[in-house]
Amino acid sequence: MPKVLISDKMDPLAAQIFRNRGVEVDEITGKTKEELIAIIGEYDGLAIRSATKVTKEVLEAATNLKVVGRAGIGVDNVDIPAASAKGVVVMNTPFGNSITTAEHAIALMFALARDLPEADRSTQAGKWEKNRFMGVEVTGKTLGLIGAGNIGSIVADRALGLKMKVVAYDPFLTPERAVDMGVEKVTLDELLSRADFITLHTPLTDSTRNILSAENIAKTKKGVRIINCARGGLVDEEALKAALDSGHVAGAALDVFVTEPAKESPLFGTPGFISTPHLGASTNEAQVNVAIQVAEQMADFLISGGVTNALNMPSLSAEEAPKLKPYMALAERLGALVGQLEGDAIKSVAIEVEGAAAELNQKPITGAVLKGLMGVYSDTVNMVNAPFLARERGLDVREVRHDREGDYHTLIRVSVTTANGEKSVAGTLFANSEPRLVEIFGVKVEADLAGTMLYVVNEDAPGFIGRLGSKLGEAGVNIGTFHLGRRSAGGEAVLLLSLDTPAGEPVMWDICRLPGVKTVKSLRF
Ligand SMILES: NC(=O)c1ccc[n+]([C@@H]2O[C@H](COP(=O)([O-])OP(=O)(O)OC[C@H]3O[C@@H](n4cnc5c(N)ncnc54)[C@H](O)[C@@H]3O)[C@@H](O)[C@H]2O)c1
Ligand SMILES: O=C(O)[C@H](O)COP(=O)(O)O
Repeated sequence: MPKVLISDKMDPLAAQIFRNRGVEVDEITGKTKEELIAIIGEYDGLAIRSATKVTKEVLEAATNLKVVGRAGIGVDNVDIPAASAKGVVVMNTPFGNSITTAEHAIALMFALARDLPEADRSTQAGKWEKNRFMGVEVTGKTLGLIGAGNIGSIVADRALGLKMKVVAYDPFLTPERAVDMGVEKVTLDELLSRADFITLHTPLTDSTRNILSAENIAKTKKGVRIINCARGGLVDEEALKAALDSGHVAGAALDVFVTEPAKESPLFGTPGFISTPHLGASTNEAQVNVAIQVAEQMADFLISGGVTNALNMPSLSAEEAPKLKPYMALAERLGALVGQLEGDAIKSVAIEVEGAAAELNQKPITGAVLKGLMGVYSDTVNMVNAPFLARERGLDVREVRHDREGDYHTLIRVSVTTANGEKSVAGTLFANSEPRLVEIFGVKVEADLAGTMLYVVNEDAPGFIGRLGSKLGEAGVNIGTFHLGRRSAGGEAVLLLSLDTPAGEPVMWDICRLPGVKTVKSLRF
């Protein structure tokens, strides 16, 4: 039974779903890094929010870990490259808390417009300072949206409902989508100069870090109000403090900070500054949504191999998984075949699908080819780390989907380029389920790729097969199946033999020395 650790506070529904799905679950929150490292080896899955830091060190200790599930959106607390290298799937729940977070941004916008926290403090202190608090209306004002993805677009929708004008800066926002959203797509500079309120909704990346830097804050309209419910680090906190102190920025509301928990900050106590402790996703509704989603996704993966919302692996629905299974077996064997035959010489790989295979989700097929190919170098390769390892090796990977119908009802072709040119192998499924090699380096054969095999290329000549059989027989190696293909009578022939036991070094050398032999290679599937 797979075992999952829930290491951050999560709605109890998550644990209940895991148990109902046959997954053992422990809920242990508030552990230090060292404490987590001490126990993580026991678990197949780790369910987290933003508090648990899934670092390289934690992953190194996670000897059984297969999946990290983030009940929420941001995964900046997970070292994804390290997880990918270890073959651990990282998934999140990209939509479960978007409405809640958008509502928090709107709530903070109103709080800024009317200085609500300060008015509340003053009133409860018995001051009744009616003349001190003069707010601004949001109606007719311009909201500048930095990042127009899931949350940004909900914020835009709500702001339009409040009769605001919305301008958006997002390099990935298409003009058509901007029209659908009812926003005006602008450059960052234009947004900075026009917005009365600016709200940030991007991930923290190299291109967004300090997107509101001192220089960019200086380009904003005097009296602008800034809201950040996305990630700490998007706004330069010191520059913001200076701009609030000078009065250039009239107000700023941060839900997220560079360092969290933010127990102290130069911004604390600054007039016009409002803060919440990373509460963007904290509503009952959002927490129920993300808890249910993360537990269902992780249970699907651990139980049936279904992949949803993974950040380092292509999606594979529970319905697709059984259909793709024989194709992935075929793809992996073709990858393993070219990997074993061409190895380090491979510079690029193309994966082509045609017939019934072209109707399927191609990403898992590509992943399986790479798993087979990269598995030649390491025993720990899986679908998650294979593409990562291939990239690390500088392998160029190309996917091609053909509409044409070929000789087979379904076909996967794997072509590799080496310094000697391009070579390819191809396979099909017999009875829609049994993987068969049908072509190897231009020669037609029909072979099952399984167990221990011997690959021999020789000049086609009478008596060769007998001599080869004798050599193996003399060494006590039994032949299970025998497959022959040749370019032309008397031309180059390819033999693929399945062996009951591997042929040892001495017999391999004997075979190499047989007249007409060009290549001999032992293969393992
Ligand atoms: N405060 C919270 O509790 C809370 C809750 C949920 C999400 N978040 C955070 O909110 C952020 C947005 O979440 P989302 O679900 O909308 O993500 P999303 O991926 O749907 O949208 C992000 C948008 O940012 C855009 N973007 C990327 N680089 C950009 C750049 N350089 N300039 C401008 N735009 C850029 C992308 O094109 C995308 O449209 C994430 O960082 C997430 O972690 C915070
Ligand atoms: O990215 C997210 O989903 C938010 O930052 C929420 O984080 P939390 O689950 O720790 O509240």
